[in-house]
Amino acid sequence: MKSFDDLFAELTEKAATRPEGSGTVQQLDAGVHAIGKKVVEEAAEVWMSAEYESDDACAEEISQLLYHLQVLMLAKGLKLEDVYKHL
Ligand SMILES: N=c1c2ncn([C@@H]3O[C@H](COP(=O)(O)OP(=O)(O)OP(=O)(O)O)[C@@H](O)[C@H]3O)c2ncn1[C@@H]1O[C@H](COP(=O)(O)O)[C@@H](O)[C@H]1O
Repeated sequence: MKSFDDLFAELTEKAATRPEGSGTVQQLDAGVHAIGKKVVEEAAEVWMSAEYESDDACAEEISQLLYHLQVLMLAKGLKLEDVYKHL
């Protein structure tokens, strides 16, 4: 099972090697404004799912929000430590 840190390592590698067909590369090319909109959209989906859907559906929405937050971190050049130091 993939952890938050595993996913960040995978996305960091994708950003560096830019493999064809990577949605992450596509999003990074779209820029911070577009990625930020996805973060807000996914956050809203987490909220709605928490109120009206199953726990598993909610967990899936949360995973998507975490993914988009990581893409935003990469677009900004932020490392895990930059975030973790505030936890
Ligand atoms: N974990 C994720 C992940 N979570 C969410 N998403 C993206 O976020 C979208 C969110 O889904 P929605 O249900 O909101 O669908 P949607 O609004 O119709 O999506 P779009 O039309 O905006 O793409 C998905 O379609 C994916 O494009 C993800 N894309 C990739 N990953 C993982 O990231 C890694 C790298 O992926 P690639 O860069 O695509 O190789 C792989 O391990 C993937 O499993």
